[in-house]
Amino acid sequence: MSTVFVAASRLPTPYGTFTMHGFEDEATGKEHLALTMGDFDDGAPVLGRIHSECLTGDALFSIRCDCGAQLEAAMKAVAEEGRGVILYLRQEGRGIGLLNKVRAYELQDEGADTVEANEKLGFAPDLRKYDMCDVMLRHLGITKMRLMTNNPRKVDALKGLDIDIVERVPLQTGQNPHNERYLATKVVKLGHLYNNA
Ligand SMILES: Nc1nc2c(ncn2[C@@H]2O[C@H](COP(=O)(O)OP(=O)(O)OP(=O)(O)O)[C@@H](O)[C@H]2O)c(=O)[nH]1
Ligand SMILES: [Zn+2]
Repeated sequence: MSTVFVAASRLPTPYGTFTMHGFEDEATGKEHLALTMGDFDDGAPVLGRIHSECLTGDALFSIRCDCGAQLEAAMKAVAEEGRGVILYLRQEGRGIGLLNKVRAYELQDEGADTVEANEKLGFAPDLRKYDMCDVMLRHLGITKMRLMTNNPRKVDALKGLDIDIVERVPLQTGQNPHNERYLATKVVKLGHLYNNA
């Protein structure tokens, strides 16, 4: 496994103070983060989110997707429990990278949906990997999670890594007219569970 722990620090946020753990994937050069609150010594399932980078949604307040709202809701949920983890994985644009996501958005402005846009650019609809989570969660002492996600393929990918997902916690937030088609495409083409669909 090529992901290694590098350093940890405090990270005060409007929702509370997390500990930020930095990891490096030596094979890809990607720098991933884990934010934690509380301790995990008792082995009880940990409320958590595995969030893929979305610079536009997470940092630029874009409401073209639901990522920023999901990240904020997950951080608040962890802070409310006083215990939990957010893995922030640097796989922008479902793994195609930031500028390819801008290309995909351009195609979507011309009528394609998110999956068609990826395909027109020569990419599979979702190129993300979750194997780095194994090292990151193990380093943090987490083996059981209550995972905040609407994506059953994410749950399956983690189960394949020997992480016990004891519960899927829906994370439905941030709907607006600009992301209506995006959310509908996730349900119809990518198998996301939304409004019990
Ligand atoms: N290629 C591509 N990536 C996108 C697009 N919109 C958002 N993303 C990326 O999609 C990733 C988030 O994936 P989603 O499919 O929204 O959600 P998920 O992580 O699979 O599932 P949840 O846990 O329910 O949020 C982030 O990396 C975003 O940058 C798009 O139109 N095209
Ligand atoms: Zn997004």
